[in-house]
Amino acid sequence: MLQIHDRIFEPYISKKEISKAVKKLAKNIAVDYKNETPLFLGVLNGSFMFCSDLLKAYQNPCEISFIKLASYEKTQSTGQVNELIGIHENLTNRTVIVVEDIIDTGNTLEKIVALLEKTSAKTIKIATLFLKPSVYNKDIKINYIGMEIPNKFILGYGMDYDGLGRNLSEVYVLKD
Ligand SMILES: O=P(O)(O)OC[C@H]1O[C@H](OP(=O)(O)OP(=O)(O)O)[C@H](O)[C@@H]1O
Ligand SMILES: Nc1nc2[nH]cnc2c(=O)[nH]1
Repeated sequence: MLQIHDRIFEPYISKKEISKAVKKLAKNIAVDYKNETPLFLGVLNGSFMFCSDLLKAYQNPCEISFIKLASYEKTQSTGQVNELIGIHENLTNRTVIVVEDIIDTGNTLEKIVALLEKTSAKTIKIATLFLKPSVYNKDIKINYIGMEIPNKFILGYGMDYDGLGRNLSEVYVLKD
């Protein structure tokens, strides 16, 4: 059990399970892009730990950059997504792989894809470590999924509850 602010969380996904999912994703992406140098675009803050492990497991040439949006306050989506750090790379003819720690409603993803569609990127692909399929309600195809999870609030491995918990190397779930 773990108390973060006013809430109790319990262990949910172990380091071992996370590592297995991350390595599998890296391998699958590497097979698909063995003849090019994709640009991984990490979505801050949540994806920093996943990006780091994904890129360490990715054995082929690649580049990395980050974008920062914000939509969550405490455990509820505010429904609004604000751009804090935009895209500054020249994406002309590049394959861009958006790297998310979690896709929930898809509001963040929708905003990022809309930004990328305004560039001259050749291909836009989406990789996420976690997906909540029962909540995700957008038409954007998610190309690489580490794990599907139920509609529960999780934290750790980059994900926070009101600023805390990102440094945990395992994933915890909010206790009912
Ligand atoms: O699919 P959605 O409902 O949009 O939720 C997913 C987003 O929520 C989290 O980010 P958050 O906005 O909390 O910012 P953070 O990465 O800085 O924690 C997460 O990292 C995703 O980017
Ligand atoms: N920490 C955290 N952030 C999220 N953003 C969207 N869903 C979640 C979640 O389950 N946990």
